[in-house]
Amino acid sequence: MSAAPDEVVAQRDRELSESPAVRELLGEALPQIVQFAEMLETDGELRGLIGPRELPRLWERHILNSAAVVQFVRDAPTIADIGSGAGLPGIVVAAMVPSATVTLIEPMERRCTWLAEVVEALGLENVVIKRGRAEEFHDAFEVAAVTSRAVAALDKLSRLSLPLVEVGGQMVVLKGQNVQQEIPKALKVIRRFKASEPEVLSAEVAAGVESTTVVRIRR
Ligand SMILES: C[S@@+](CC[C@H](N)C(=O)[O-])C[C@H]1O[C@@H](n2cnc3c(N)ncnc32)[C@H](O)[C@@H]1O
Repeated sequence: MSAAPDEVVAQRDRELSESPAVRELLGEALPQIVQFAEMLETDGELRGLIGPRELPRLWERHILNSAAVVQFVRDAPTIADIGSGAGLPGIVVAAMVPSATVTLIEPMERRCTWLAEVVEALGLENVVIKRGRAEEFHDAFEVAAVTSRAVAALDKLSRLSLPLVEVGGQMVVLKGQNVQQEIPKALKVIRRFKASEPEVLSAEVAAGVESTTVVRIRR
């Protein structure tokens, strides 16, 4: 079966973004997240922060995929998103969890400049941007929850993330369905930190949106 043309996919994505279920999910963060999506579609694409082929699926594959992590970190007073890139999931998390201080850790200057512009445009008052690699901050601070998406395989990601997680906190990773294959190699690192066995969870986002695989490791 051939794939649906981009216009059909984009129309479906637009309808999804306007659906009552998604509006309810995003709640008061809706205007900020709509603005973020518009920035990604325009300036974000021009500046190479998101590929043009991703735009027809921006909501389902990126914005709502990012929103799937929120249910696990909603009560965390401090959150760090490592390898935020264009702001996924960090900006979505910051807009949806205004009670948390959200630290975005990103080594690339160009991406940090973009993140700062997004934070300013959306009026997000709970975001701190730190330029650098996650491992540079291992002795600098700890947070209740560390999030990430598309940064590294689970063994490396655990090495980068767990030192930033306070005892009693957790790391929550957005992953593909085949993450099970990454677990055996990651266990050695996870045990070194006396963290929990990884839980592979299917995170429901909203009606009509494909569920997302999330890996949670508690410290
Ligand atoms: C493939 S991008 C994913 C960006 C974003 N999380 C997303 O899902 O669209 C990976 C990002 O991780 C960043 N990165 C790579 N190594 C890192 C490290 N050691 N610590 C923090 N960020 C890192 C890169 O600069 C890049 O922005």
